[in-house]
Amino acid sequence: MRHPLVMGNWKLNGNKQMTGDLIDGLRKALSGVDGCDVAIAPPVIYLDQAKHALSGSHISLGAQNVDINLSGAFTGDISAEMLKDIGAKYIIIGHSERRTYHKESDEFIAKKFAVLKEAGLIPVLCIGETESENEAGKTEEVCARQIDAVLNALGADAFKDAVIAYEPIWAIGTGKSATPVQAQAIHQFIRQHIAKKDAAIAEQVIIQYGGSVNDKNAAELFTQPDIDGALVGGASLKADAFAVIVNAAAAAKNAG
Ligand SMILES: O=C[C@H](O)COP(=O)(O)O
Repeated sequence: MRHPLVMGNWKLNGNKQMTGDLIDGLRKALSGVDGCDVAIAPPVIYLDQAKHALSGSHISLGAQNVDINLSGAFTGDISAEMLKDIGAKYIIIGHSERRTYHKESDEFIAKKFAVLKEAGLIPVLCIGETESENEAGKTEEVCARQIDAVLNALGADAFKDAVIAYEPIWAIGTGKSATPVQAQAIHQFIRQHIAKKDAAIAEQVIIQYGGSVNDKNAAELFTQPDIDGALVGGASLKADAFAVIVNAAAAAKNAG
């Protein structure tokens, strides 16, 4: 059975003080949780501080991006080996904000997936459609294309121990989450799409939902069989709300 993963993506938020306070709050709120993996991805400049603050807890460290190069003249970039060195485990790639603002292509994101696997890190591959693609009935086509970029470049095996986050772009930061039924349908489609290449790999891959997950709607989302936790933005900046989401994922897992 798959273990859910709830991961907080802090995006471009926080400072030194907030990093310390939020991790303190999370450690207290999450000390007894069992049945759900938990990670946070602070801005890269706070990773070292976060690593020390998380020491001895079961909360893993994540990061929000990686470069495709390992070293050299690439000003401003951070390599997979550097993230590993600092203690990060889960690395978000392909987030719609990077696809949009940094013009990252499916193929470029597949290269990031490859460098992370090579370094022994866990890619959290974000996929999802825009509102107009959704309205045009293209959700499955878009998700299949984004997954195929990795499948075609690296094969189904690359998804062993990897994470996919289905994040409909219209649901991100809008307060308008996909319904549990809507999300389940796409999660099932994603799993079946990978199963066409390798059923065992598809069965074990973690598929998180992301997009306006909060302390009110999380429990119902997690009742769905193909929703394995969440990638959380706004609500991950409040220890109490994030803890409610983690507890909901653990409860759903322990009930199932
Ligand atoms: O990575 C997280 C997602 O973009 C969701 O963000 P949100 O929970 O603020 O909607």
